[in-house]
Formats: sequence, structure tokens, C-alpha cells
Amino acid sequence: MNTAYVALGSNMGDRAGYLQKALREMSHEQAIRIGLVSSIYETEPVGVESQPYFLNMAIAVKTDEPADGLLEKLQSIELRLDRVRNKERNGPRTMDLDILLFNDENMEKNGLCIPHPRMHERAFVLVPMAEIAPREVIPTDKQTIEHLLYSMPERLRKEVRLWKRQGQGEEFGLFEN
Ligand SMILES: Nc1ncnc2c1ncn2[C@@H]1O[C@H](COP(=O)(O)OP(=O)(O)OP(=O)(O)O)[C@@H](O)[C@H]1O
Ligand SMILES: Nc1nc2c(c(=O)[nH]1)N=C(CO)CN2
Repeated sequence: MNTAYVALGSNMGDRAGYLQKALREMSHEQAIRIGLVSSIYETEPVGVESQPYFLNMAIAVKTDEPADGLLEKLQSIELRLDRVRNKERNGPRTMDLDILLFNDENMEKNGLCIPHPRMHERAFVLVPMAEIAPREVIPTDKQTIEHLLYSMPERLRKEVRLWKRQGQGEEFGLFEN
């Protein structure tokens, strides 16, 4: 069984609804078991700044799939959630599902890069990851998530604000009224 961490992001339409649907779709996949789930954060757009704020979160999953098989499943979920591909890089999207870490693998194969090459510089990834896996080591940096988070300028951490706090460890608890 493999352990992976997945980042979720949405900044178009019903953002929380898309996060909820993505979790539901993942939970319906036989090959994916959802573990720890972070709170939801509202985050200032990084890269292309003239776009709506994102909702971001991170989750741990267990899967029998190898990394490329997991990515395939995540991309098909993105498409089912109204994602239009081949649009502007870093631009607005209904749902973005990125593999952050996959076991302690360090690989680049067929365009898939693990760990996600930009995760260590993104507060919108490190803040939710620090909630569920602060001691996890990024194999490329050989640093823990919490070390990377607290080494980054405070200004960047402040662009990430708690939007909905995770409650009792049940992934859909986040979306109950
Ligand atoms: N670890 C990874 N997780 C998800 N996709 C990856 C990963 N490594 C490489 N990719 C590839 O990146 C491609 C571009 O993904 P996408 O369009 O979501 O980029 P982006 O979200 O705009 O930018 P970023 O990758 O910086 O978040 C995907 O088609 C996928 O094949
Ligand atoms: N705040 C925030 N900014 C982004 C995000 C994201 O998920 N959140 N995703 C991007 C492309 O993957 C580019 N910029």
C-alpha cells in the first residue's frame, strides 16, 4: 500500500462545492482510501495574480496504484468536475488535484514529477500540509514540512487564511452546516 499526499485547489464557481465533490469522487474510487484531511484555507492567487482567491486543502491517501495510476485517476476526477484542460498555466480552475508526495519517492517520469517541484515554496500547500503531516520530509529538500513553512517569509504565510476548520477527522464533516 502506498501513502500519498494530494493538494486540492479551486477558484472558479462553487469552490467549496467542488472540493466536496472531489473528495466524494475520490472516496468512490476503489483504489483510493482517504486518510487525514486538512482544514480549508482561502489563499491569494500565486503566479497569475489577477484571478479569484483559491480555496486550498491537503489530504493523505492510501492507494494500491503507482504514482502515474493515481495521477490518471485524479485527472479524470478533475475533468468530471468541469475542469477545462490546456488553458493558461497557473490560471483559474474549478479543480486542481496535484500529487505532492508519494511514499518517499523522488522521481521524474513521463512528465510526472514527485515530489511536486513547487510545493516547498507554496504557502497554500505547506500550511494545510503542516496541519496533517508536519514531520513529513520532502525527499528532495530533506526538510520537514514544518521547517519549510516556518523558514518562509511571514508575508507569504499571511496570504493563507483559515476558511473552514476541520473537525472530527471525517472528511465530509467540513461541509456540514
Ligand atoms: N506531482 C504532480 N501532480 C500533478 N500533476 C503533475 C505532477 N507532476 C507533473 N504533473 C503534470 O503537470 C501537468 C500540468 O498540470 P496543471 O495544468 O494542473 O498545472 P498547474 O496546476 O497550472 O501548475 P502547477 O503544476 O504549478 O500546480 C499535468 O498534466 C501533469 O501531467
Ligand atoms: N493560491 C493559489 N494559487 C495558485 C494555485 C492554488 O491552488 N492556490 N494553483 C496554481 C496552479 O496550480 C497557481 N496558483
